[in-house]
This record gives sequence, C-alpha cells and structure tokens, in this order.
Amino acid sequence: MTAYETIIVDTEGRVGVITLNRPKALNALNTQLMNEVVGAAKAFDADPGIGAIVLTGSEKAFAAGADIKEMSSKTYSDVVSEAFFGAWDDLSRVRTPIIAAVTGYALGGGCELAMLADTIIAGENARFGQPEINLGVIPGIGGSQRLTRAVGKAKAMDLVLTGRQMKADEAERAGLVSRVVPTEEALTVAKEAAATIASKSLISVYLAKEAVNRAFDTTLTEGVRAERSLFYSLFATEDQTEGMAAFVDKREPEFKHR
Ligand SMILES: CC(C)(O)CC(=O)SCCNC(=O)CCNC(=O)[C@H](O)C(C)(C)COP(=O)(O)OP(=O)(O)OC[C@H]1O[C@@H](n2cnc3c(N)ncnc32)[C@H](O)[C@@H]1OP(=O)(O)O
Repeated sequence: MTAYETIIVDTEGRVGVITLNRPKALNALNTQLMNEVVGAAKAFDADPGIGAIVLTGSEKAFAAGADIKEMSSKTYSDVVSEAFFGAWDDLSRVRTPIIAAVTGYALGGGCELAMLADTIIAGENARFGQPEINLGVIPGIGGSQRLTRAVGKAKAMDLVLTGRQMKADEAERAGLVSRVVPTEEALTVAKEAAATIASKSLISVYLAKEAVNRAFDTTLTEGVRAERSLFYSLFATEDQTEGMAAFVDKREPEFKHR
C-alpha cells in the first residue's frame, strides 16, 4: 500500500478513486500533490483489475488551482529547469478512462486537471475558470488548448482573458461537462459511470478512448481511417467474440479483457 499525504486512494470493485486532500488550501495543486496524483493514476493504469478511475476533491473545491504560494517565488530559470508542471502531461498518457467528479471550485490548474480527465461530471455548485490572467500569467497545464477545444474560441477567450468563473449549467451548455447533477450526488454518479465503463471489455475501452482522442489531433479523414483500423483490430479479441455471442444468445457478456 502506498502512503500518500495530499490524496486519498481507494478502490471500489474495478474502480479506482483518487481524492484530492489538501482541504486547508482548497486542494491547491503543489508539486507533492501533482506527483502523488500522477503516481496513483499510473499505478491504477498498470493494474488490470482497474477498469476506470474517478478523480475528485471536496464539496467546496475540486482544486483552486496551482499552489500560488509555492509558485510565487519561482524564477524563469526555476520553471524551465524543473520543467514545472511537466509531470501533469503523464495523465494524458493514462489509458484507463478517468472521470472527474467536480464540486466547488475548479479554477486555473483545477480546471486544467478536470480537463485532463476524459469526461467531467459536475455538481450544481461547480465553478470553472482560468483566472491566471489575474496573477499576471496564463494557463500552464493545457488550459488554453483543452478549454478551447471543449467550448470553442469565443467562450475560451472570454474565460481566459477576463478570468471570470463559469457556473456548472453554463459549463454543460458549453460542452465542458457531460452532466450536471445535485452537488451531493456528483461523486456517486461519477462512480456509477466508472463502474459501468469498468464492466466493459478493457481492450475495447482503451481503443474507444484512443479513437475519440484522435479527433483532437488529426484530420477527419485520418481520424476515420484510424478508427477503422482500431475497429478491425478488435475482431482479434476474445471479448469481441464473447460480446457478440452474448447478444445473439440473449445473455450478459462475460468479458475476459483479452
Ligand atoms: C496552473 C496554472 C499555470 O494554470 C496556474 C494556476 O492555476 S494559478 C491559480 C489559479 N487559481 C486562482 O487564482 C484561485 C485562487 N483562489 C481564490 O481565488 C480563492 O481562494 C477562492 C475564490 C477559490 C476561494 O475563496 P475563499 O472561499 O474566500 O477562500 P480563501 O480564504 O481564499 O482560501 C482558503 C485557503 O486556501 C488557500 N488557497 C486558495 N487557493 C489557493 C491557491 N491556488 N494556491 C495556494 N493557496 C490557495 C488560501 O490562501 C487560504 O489559505 P490561508 O491563506 O488562509 O492559509
């Protein structure tokens, strides 16, 4: 069992749960927390017993951004030589689907961390924003890119340039979050969605995630070609045989993840 100081790690069946746990600092993302979250996510990803990951915070704050107190004294040479925030990029290489259950503040790096997940389920009290402009900087964990892809240029410019906060209902209309639910239900709904994903064939889940992500970094023609190739490859798996046989036999499939 790995001991963590800034997160709580748990499993429920085939679902891994990572809870940010720096309540006094509204889950501000310091270097230790970054390394712990990334380490826990990678450990879940390496575990074939885990089929989906839920990432969450507290009711008041998913995360109020990068730790401004840690960041405030850094110089240009510090951030370059440390490759500051670089470890967060590892989350985008996790193949196991990650669902962010967001309640409260998801600001700056908090919003960027939620967007590093594959989908976001928000409580009604969630507040999203990229307020870095108020600190004399800009987003640094992919916010200018992922937010723009999620909500389009007009709203991304609005949020990044004004630093204003966006409520959950606006975030849902804009396409940033997949569902808004009562605040106290957000974690439960996220865990249920994760359990549903974890009940599928892990191989098809990996390839489904890869196919959707292709849409963000290639042309439509190349993306459709990549999807077709991934689709064909699934006909080499036992789970495709089982999944289709189960439908024909009118029974539930028993996936073996191979
Ligand atoms: C990663 C990059 C490059 O994209 C950059 C960033 O992420 S920059 C950070 C962006 N986030 C912010 O600018 C939000 C900063 N926080 C706030 O504006 C407020 O805390 C709030 C609106 C989220 C909540 O306000 P309130 O309820 O009044 O609580 P506070 O008293 O302000 O906060 C409680 C406690 O938490 C500490 N805190 C909050 N946010 C951070 C943070 N981002 N970094 C470090 N510490 C944070 C705050 O200082 C308070 O602690 P004490 O000072 O009382 O010990």
